[in-house]
Amino acid sequence: METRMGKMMKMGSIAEANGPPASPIAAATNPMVTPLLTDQYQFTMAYAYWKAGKHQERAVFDLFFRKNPFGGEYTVFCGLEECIRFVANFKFKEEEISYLQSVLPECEDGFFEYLREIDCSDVEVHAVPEGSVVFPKIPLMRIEGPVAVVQLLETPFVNLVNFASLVTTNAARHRLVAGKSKGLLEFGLRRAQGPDGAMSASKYCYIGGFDATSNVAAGKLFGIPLRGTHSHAFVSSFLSVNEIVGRALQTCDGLATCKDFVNLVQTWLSKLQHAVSLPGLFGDTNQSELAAFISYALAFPQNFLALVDTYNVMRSGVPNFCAVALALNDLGYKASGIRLDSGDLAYLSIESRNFFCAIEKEFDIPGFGKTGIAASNDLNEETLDALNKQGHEIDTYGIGTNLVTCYPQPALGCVFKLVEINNQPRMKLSEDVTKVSIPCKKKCFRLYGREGFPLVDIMTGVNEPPPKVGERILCRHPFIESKRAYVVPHHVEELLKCFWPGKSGEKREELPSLQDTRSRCSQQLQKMRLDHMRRLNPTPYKVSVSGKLYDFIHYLWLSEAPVGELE
Ligand SMILES: Nc1ncnc2c1ncn2[C@@H]1O[C@H](COP(=O)(O)OP(=O)(O)OP(=O)(O)O)[C@@H](O)[C@H]1O
Ligand SMILES: O=P(O)(O)OC[C@H]1O[C@H](OP(=O)(O)OP(=O)(O)O)[C@H](O)[C@@H]1O
Ligand SMILES: O=C(O)c1cccnc1
Ligand SMILES: [Mg+2]
Repeated sequence: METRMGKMMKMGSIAEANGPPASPIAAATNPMVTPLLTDQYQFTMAYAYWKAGKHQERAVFDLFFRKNPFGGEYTVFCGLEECIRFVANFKFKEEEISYLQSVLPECEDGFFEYLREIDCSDVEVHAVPEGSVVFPKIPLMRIEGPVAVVQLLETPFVNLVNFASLVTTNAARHRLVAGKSKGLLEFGLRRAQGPDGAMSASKYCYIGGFDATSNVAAGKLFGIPLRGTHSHAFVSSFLSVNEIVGRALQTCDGLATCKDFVNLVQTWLSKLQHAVSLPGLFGDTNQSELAAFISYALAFPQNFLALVDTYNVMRSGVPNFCAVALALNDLGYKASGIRLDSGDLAYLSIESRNFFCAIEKEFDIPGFGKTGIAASNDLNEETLDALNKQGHEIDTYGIGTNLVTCYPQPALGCVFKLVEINNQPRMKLSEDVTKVSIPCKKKCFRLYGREGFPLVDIMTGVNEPPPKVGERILCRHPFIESKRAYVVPHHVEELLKCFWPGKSGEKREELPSLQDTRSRCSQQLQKMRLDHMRRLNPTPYKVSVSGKLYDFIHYLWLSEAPVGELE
């Protein structure tokens, strides 16, 4: 008979055996995320720990990054849920053990027996909640447990956090420059780094502030809204309106039927050609394009949109779109809008808007001037910024390649460093001071100022008294002696929360829904002082350590660094 404990272990909630039940944790989204998805050296080290009888020693590792991406001064942390799903379900399958035996023939059988037994029931994971704004050097995750087990988690954890945080940050930066009122659609599936790159990008761009994706699989798996237009192939596949067989269209209220919608469109096109407010702007438009637009409208009368740049935007695409949109309007439908995918997007959007407004006025069609204008084609932060500076009439951006590949910076550079073993603080020294790790099992706090903005993040030893509201605390740069400041916080937020308690008995934080993580991200970004967020020369956010931790870092540094000998 299956025991209660057995059942709980299957649900990945071993840690709740003693505490209140928390909801079960699903398997990793990508089935390729298994205990073998790690670097070989994690296994060779695990074996050497085991051989030395050290494998059960209690180790604390920090996961952090050293520099914000994209030349900015902030990062959005993501990937936590996938890490927790991974630890909750961490167990070797027999076939995985067999494979390891085949590639590590020098390892004794006892080691594989040990691997068969392990799970993450004795591992503790504390982390900053997913979707939070974070800064260099601060541990995003603190992982504690038997050294051999935690070592095996290094590579998958870094992998799961790296791209997730990078692409969320990229999306957040695009949202910031586009502005709150613009629609942002993620179109990256075809250009992303493989299927996982694409699925992850769709999920994390949504968290970072995009409104929707074109990726249908991501829509289904994550519940992200789907959006899309049509392609040039659809437009160029039509030759003439004579191809259209079913020409009838019901009115929007369903009470009547227009028998020849094609004819209605052609009547409107001719009216537009003679409109006084559009003098000489266009002559004969491309009839194959018109056929494509009419066909799309017949298929989607409630949601008609058109890609208008296949032949000529202002002489064909926009007039053809307007003729179809006006015919739809006669039947009670409202067209969604156009997509521009080449040329000068600022200029073409303004010209298109002028065209729509002229029609609104001349034909007295309220709201026609506000018809949607979407733009795409190799957009990135810079082009959005340039468009803003020039002035434009774009309502929605479709962004693919540069967004999902994180073109300006392809990796975040997260690391996973040992900070304590058997209660002994450890640090990694480096000639390069930016690479020196901060030792000790630490707590981290965000201190807020009088105006409600975060002022500084501070790391302390776990046993130090936490910073208190209204109490002055010395915040020191971890390595540069002269950089320090007293802070009297108006609000103190502890950053690391318990997401996997192991055997500690601590309460486990629930994993939030995608929507909640997305809201958290937006709220966190809004809380930041604008000078940290600007694109050009942003102000670095201060990351500090307590006076006590500072002294300890420098004591340990001196005691670990060999004294040079000069001859
Ligand atoms: N007003 C603008 N200001 C700055 N950049 C723009 C503006 N309009 C378009 N762009 C960008 O300029 C680039 C134009 O690229 P490119 O010349 O390859 O495209 P195109 O010739 O317009 O179209 P196609 O993709 O059909 O070749 C794109 O990256 C686009 O996002
Ligand atoms: O440019 P991105 O930011 O990646 O956005 C997605 C692009 O994908 C589509 O066309 P595709 O690039 O396949 O063909 P095109 O170059 O002819 O537009 C679409 O028309 C966009 O241009
Ligand atoms: O729906 C679209 O317009 C779309 C989708 C993917 C790539 N480019 C455009
Ligand atoms: Mg393209």
